[in-house]
Amino acid sequence: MAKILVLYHSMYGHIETMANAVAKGAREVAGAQVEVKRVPETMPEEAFKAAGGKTNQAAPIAQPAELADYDAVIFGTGTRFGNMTGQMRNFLDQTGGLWMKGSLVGKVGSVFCSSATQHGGQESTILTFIPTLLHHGMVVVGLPYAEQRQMGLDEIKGGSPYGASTIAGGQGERQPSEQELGMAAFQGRHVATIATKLFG
Ligand SMILES: Cc1cc2nc3c(=O)[nH]c(=O)nc-3n(C[C@H](O)[C@H](O)[C@H](O)COP(=O)(O)O)c2cc1C
Repeated sequence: MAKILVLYHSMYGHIETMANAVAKGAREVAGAQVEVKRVPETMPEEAFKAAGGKTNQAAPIAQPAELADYDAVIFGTGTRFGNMTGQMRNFLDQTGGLWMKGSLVGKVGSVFCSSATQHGGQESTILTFIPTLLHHGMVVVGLPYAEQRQMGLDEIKGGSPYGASTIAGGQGERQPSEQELGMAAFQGRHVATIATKLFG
């Protein structure tokens, strides 16, 4: 039984929706045990609410030490100036103890993301996330072109070989499209397939 964690930070709910799609895909793989959790919000509550942050997110809050309990972790984050969110960074910066013990060495890591604009840094967010996974000794898995929806020019959409992504719009007005959710599910399935091969 491969244990898989979908761990996300979402301010306005786009990544929350993507995380559930990733988990749905992962659950399709026999032998995969999948949980969805989120990292703690670090913004002061009032500022979060004033900025329109989504307070009703069902996923439980994860603690950094928990990562050691999983065989694969699929991380989801919004883009902040072309990088992961501070909330996700803050969580990862508390994994030094795990790094010291090599607790994540050989586990599978993968990343999906969201940005407001089409070219606002989806690829840079995932690519700048990956060094943290490599420092931990994780085996990085992306979104192969076997998921052919990333090739199509039929709609403006996220998705790259680095990972699934969605375009939220300048005011967060766009929700993940069917194709983006399909790519997210593919990534979940892909990671779960590899994790079950590695960890049974
Ligand atoms: C401080 C800040 C910086 C941001 N930087 C970017 C950016 O560099 N590029 C971009 O396209 N969107 C940027 N955004 C928009 C977020 O990426 C977007 O709100 C998020 O992906 C939506 O996902 P969520 O609903 O899961 O929070 C930024 C948002 C904030 C609050």
